[in-house]
Amino acid sequence: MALQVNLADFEMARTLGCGSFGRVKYAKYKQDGKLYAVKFMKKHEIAKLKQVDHINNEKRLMAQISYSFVVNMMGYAKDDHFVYIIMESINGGELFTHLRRARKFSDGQSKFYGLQVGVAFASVWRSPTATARTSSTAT
Ligand SMILES: Nc1ncnc2c1ncn2[C@@H]1O[C@H](COP(=O)(O)OP(=O)(O)OP(=O)(O)O)[C@@H](O)[C@H]1O
Repeated sequence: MALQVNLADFEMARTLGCGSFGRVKYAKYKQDGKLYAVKFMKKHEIAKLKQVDHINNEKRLMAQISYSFVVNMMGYAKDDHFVYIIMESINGGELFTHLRRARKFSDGQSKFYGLQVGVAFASVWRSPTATARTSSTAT
């Protein structure tokens, strides 16, 4: 289960990418020297776009899931301006970027990625708390 962490325990490094509410940075956890990805999400942008429930659900779901084909969350934090999600750093890039580059996946690639996505969803649905939350928000 992911825990509330102290952001001062992380040494922020380069930006890995940008999302809808802010950026994702590479960061070193000072206690064990491991590298993580820290997602910064601006609270005022979340509120402006009426995504408060969505972000709370993202955080709760990530905190409950621990599985090989899912980006695992290590912890979270918040301050007056941002909500932070600290997760394992995955360096392969987004699936959509690979698809756009390839234009079309081969049958083998489609099966490979499709199976991973299917198995990841199955792991979420096996988690009783995660299922209750996704069911109640899937309207
Ligand atoms: N765990 C990670 N490891 C490495 N890079 C990541 C990780 N998470 C995100 N990134 C990088 O940061 C970029 C933005 O990610 P983010 O999840 O914020 O984007 P998003 O899909 O717009 O999500 P949202 O709409 O929830 O903000 C990604 O495209 C990727 O390049």
